[in-house]
Amino acid sequence: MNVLMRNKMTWVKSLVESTILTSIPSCYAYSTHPSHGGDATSTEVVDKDQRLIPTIDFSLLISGSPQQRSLCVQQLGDACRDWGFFYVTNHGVPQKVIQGILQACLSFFNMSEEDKKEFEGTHVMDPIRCGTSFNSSVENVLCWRDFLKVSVHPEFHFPHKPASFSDISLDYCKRVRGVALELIGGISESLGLEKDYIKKALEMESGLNSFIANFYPPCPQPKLAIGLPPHSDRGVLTLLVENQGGGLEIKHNGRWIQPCAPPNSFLVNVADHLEILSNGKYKSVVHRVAVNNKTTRISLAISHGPSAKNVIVPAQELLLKNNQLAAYWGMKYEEYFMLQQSNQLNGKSCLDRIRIG
Ligand SMILES: O=C(O)CCC(=O)C(=O)O
Ligand SMILES: [Fe+2]
Repeated sequence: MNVLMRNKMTWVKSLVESTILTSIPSCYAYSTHPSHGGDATSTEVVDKDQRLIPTIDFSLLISGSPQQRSLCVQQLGDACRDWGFFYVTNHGVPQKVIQGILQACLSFFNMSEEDKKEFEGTHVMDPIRCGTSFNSSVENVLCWRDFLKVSVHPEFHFPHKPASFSDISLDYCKRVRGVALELIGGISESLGLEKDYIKKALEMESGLNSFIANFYPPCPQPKLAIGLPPHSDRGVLTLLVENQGGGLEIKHNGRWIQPCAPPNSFLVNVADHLEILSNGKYKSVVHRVAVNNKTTRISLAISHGPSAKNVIVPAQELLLKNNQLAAYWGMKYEEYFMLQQSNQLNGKSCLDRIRIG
């Protein structure tokens, strides 16, 4: 891509709204780009497996009988080991709070480019950033996606526009963090560790949480473009909601599967630092986002991670118990974060850098 285009990167939303598009500009033609092969937009999707994606009933984890709780912990462990992806129902976050935050995100993206400019940021580690694609300064092909990315923990940052966006988000982020920490407690137990083990080992009390709103407008040639290319997430767990189903695809046993979330659920995925801590027992799931030619999809992911200075290594207790050697080198979370944000999204390429052997 030439320098001029890099400097004047248009939001996909503006591109779609500025003219009647019948084809996509070549800088978005992902599937035909030689560096990406077929995997990014290959369309083989296995329908029947959708129903097998595990569902965790959160209410049993926090207020079930001891037997129900231990069954739930076991289901969590199985879901992390076999899928790296699961739905969470009965999580206690009211549907109107979720609808409220999705609506607020839409209002943010609907602001003028001039209003959004204030929040663009200049560096990948800025606490508030918005823009288009993933990292257009290094990408060969752009993603059909606009985004807002905000650091919401340990310090809460947020755009002050539109009015009340920040208040709505603070409430939402606190509630989701509560759910995430309970799930992480259950996952810790499923590994045979104390409930607080992961929380303490990764210093999650001061953990970095990122709020990521994704905006995928209709695309006239959806088979050629990609919303987000295949990648795994940094952090321990990502909790995601969306305004409509269809788009997200997860890789399971070598095939792409479209999740079909039950109503009012969170879509949760194992991220890289849970893979590291569990020494590969729980693998971060590779996922991608397809686009469509009819509707705008908005998704909202909150990534829950270790503290910035924490050096994440496989849990010593697990290595001893299972008589294993560490399969990953330690790396400070902020360095990993920076590594991921400064490159193109490309499968598990960040994790591969610290894999041993
Ligand atoms: O839009 C989605 O469904 C997924 C978004 C995602 O993978 C991310 O923000 O890391
Ligand atoms: Fe992701």
